[in-house]
Amino acid sequence: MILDAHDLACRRGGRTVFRHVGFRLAAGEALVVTGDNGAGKSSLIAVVAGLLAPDAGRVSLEGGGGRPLDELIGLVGHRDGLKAQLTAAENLVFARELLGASARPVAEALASVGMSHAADMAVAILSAGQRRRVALARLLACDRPIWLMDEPGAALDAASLRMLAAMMSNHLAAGGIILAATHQPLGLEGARTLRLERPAGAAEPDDPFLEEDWDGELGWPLDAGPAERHADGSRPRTDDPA
Ligand SMILES: Nc1ncnc2c1ncn2[C@@H]1O[C@H](COP(=O)(O)OP(=O)(O)OP(=O)(O)O)[C@@H](O)[C@H]1O
Repeated sequence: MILDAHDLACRRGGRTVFRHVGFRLAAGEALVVTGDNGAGKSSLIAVVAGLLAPDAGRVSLEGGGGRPLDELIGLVGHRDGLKAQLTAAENLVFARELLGASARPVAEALASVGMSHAADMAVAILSAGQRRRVALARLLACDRPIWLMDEPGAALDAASLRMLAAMMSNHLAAGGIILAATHQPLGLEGARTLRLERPAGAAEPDDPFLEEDWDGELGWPLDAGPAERHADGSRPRTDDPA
């Protein structure tokens, strides 16, 4: 199994975030992606996950035992993607039904991240770090050999970071593939690194989320798009007269 990303480019809000990004990861290999805020780490994860179309290039899979790439990917994004009203165990059961179950039972996956005690607790009442650990347990409980991890160490304490490093190493030793974006060292020995730099001449956008279709999750006004500008190019303030 080889995950091949070839000459990828990504544009968001009309601006180039990165271009000419490529890598090949074979079974047992990891790539750690670093870069400043806004360099495009999450965007690269989203492109490889198939959640964001690249502006150029392609992501493909060689091997994979007849399963398509999207059925091999397990994703831990910025947000945990857990269902708050379900318990930790129920979240893992749900994910296994949706994504395919690994050989590791739910209880064992939760135990691996030190969350056995929370198996029957609603995720809504867990702390940020505890939720992160449940999201990591979900990777263990599902049969997804390619792990895409966006800031996997976010909100984790020192002991949990060591647990994360061991979990990732074990996954690689078992023939998995990892693409991880991070600001903090992950303690992953032998992993390759890729540092994303903003392309020369590409300025940091001012308020980019107004430039793309916004899903309204934060309640941002959907009609505050690029068309809404004064003649001098400035944006209307919310207290401007209509
Ligand atoms: N929905 C969006 N619409 C327009 N531009 C976006 C959108 N999401 C991200 N961007 C822009 O894409 C660029 C890359 O963002 P991305 O989140 O990939 O960076 P990052 O390297 O993960 O940053 P961080 O380290 O802060 O998490 C940024 O300039 C950002 O403003």
